[in-house]
Amino acid sequence: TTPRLKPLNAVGIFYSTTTGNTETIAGYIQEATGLDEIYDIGSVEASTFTGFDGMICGAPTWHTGADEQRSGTSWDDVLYGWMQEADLSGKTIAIFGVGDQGSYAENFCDAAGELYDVLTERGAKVIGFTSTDGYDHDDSKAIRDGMFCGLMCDEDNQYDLSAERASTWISKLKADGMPF
Ligand SMILES: Cc1cc2nc3c(=O)[nH]c(=O)nc-3n(C[C@H](O)[C@H](O)[C@H](O)COP(=O)(O)O)c2cc1C
Repeated sequence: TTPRLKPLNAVGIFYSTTTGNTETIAGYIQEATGLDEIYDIGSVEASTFTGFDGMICGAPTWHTGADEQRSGTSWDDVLYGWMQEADLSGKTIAIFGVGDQGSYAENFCDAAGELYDVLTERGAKVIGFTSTDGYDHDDSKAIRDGMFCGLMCDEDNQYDLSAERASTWISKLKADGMPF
């Protein structure tokens, strides 16, 4: 029998972080998917990003209440830099946010909503919406039609739930057509 060549990953995981929490969640997602690598969005070229058919994109929120550049990480430069030229039509994207619903209850994971807005504007289809049940926040710019626009994690208050939330979410992405 001819050995089967391992196909290149069709899905890439991209994140940014300031204190490591979003990298932790990216690691849970990597574990649940078995993908080879996680990419710091600040260290990749546009062609690396757009070379995938599916992207899983994660950001923390640091700029509380900001309209634009809510993350406070390299996503801010990317979203208003090379991403503005990127053609994401035909791409399937899933978003994860990391925030603190206790201390920032009015702005929980706001940056995830900004990723949603910019990436859909570029033509991407975003999948992987989740219920807001099980969270205790007052408001979030990551809510669309009553649901979170992706997976939201809270390493400050609910770190013990994150690994399972990530693996449940990945199963849902598989069912919903992420091209793993
Ligand atoms: C000054 C400051 C502002 C923050 N603003 C928000 C916020 O607006 N919304 C939110 O959900 N979390 C906010 N956070 C919490 C961080 O997003 C959270 O700790 C996150 O896990 C950090 O991720 P990172 O370690 O990947 O950078 C803030 C934290 C600090 C210290």
